[in-house]
Amino acid sequence: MGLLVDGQWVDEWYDTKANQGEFKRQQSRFRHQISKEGNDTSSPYIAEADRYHLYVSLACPWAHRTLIFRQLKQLQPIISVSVVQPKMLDNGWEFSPQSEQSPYKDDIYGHDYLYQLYLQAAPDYQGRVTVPVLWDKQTQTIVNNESSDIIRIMNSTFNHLTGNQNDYYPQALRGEIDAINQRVYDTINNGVYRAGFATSQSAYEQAFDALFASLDWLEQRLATQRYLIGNQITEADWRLFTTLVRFDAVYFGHFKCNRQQLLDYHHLSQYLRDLYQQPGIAATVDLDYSKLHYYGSHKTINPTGVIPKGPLLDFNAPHQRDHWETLEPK
Ligand SMILES: N[C@@H](CCC(=O)N[C@@H](CS)C(=O)NCC(=O)O)C(=O)O
Repeated sequence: MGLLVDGQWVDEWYDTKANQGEFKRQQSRFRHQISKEGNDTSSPYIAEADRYHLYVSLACPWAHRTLIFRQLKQLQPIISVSVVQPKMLDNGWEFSPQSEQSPYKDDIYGHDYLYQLYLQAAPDYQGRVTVPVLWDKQTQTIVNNESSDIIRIMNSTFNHLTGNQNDYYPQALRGEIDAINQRVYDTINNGVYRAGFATSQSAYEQAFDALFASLDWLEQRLATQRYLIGNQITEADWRLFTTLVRFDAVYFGHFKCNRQQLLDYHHLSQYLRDLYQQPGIAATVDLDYSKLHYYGSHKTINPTGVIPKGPLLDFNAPHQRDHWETLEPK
């Protein structure tokens, strides 16, 4: 695990000393938009088939969002994908290009490490080398490495090419979605990392308390409606989903988020299964790969690298939340 400093890879764990043991996530640097052709010329990146490529890890909840939107918006034939190998060790995210059959190859350049792609895009790049990356094969650079932007791009920009008009960020619900996203990001999506990467007791406990206060709040909310915003699935649900689906297998043990399992929340666990069972979603979830990544990469947290076998989870069990469909929206 490391970062780029002056064009060189430096092997270094997160620096939490400057923040009283608290983990601070760095800002994403590449934040370009993609525009529909002839529609908006403010961006040099135009929505075209076979032009963009996604680099992801199947363990990463942020990258997972982009895989979900690629699926939901039927972008598989339009945006290609490369997956890094599960463990992130001294050289950061790596590919294993050794064999033709390797599922973890950089299909565009055959790089060994993801940091080589960042250097290709910006030789002066400083900082951590993260997934997801949305890459432009035409201008050979990074369009965007911020998952919250990438899913919005996917939500609307390619509709004329796919014919898929599903909108997970509808105009009328944006205020509510943004408000939920903010709390879910701070205390749940990033909250599990703030608990797991904390290097002081107080930073850990603060993150832990805020995390479970938010899960309790969502449990109540989901007692009276099927999804976070009424009866319609929105971006807010998918952003929450990628943390919930890893909770019992990874965050409960590895990140010490162990007041209770997600399974112990009646509504939240059914809601999780409801989302998991939406068409195409199960294929985006790989918990074995995720466990291998977290338990196998973070040597400061799990020095032996031993991967736990459990828990046994069945996201295909009935969720009993369809009945909301017959009720009036709130
Ligand atoms: N803001 C970014 C965060 C992405 C991120 O932090 N990804 C993690 C994996 S879950 C990563 O690549 N970490 C590498 C590192 O920190 O060195 C986004 O949402 O796209």
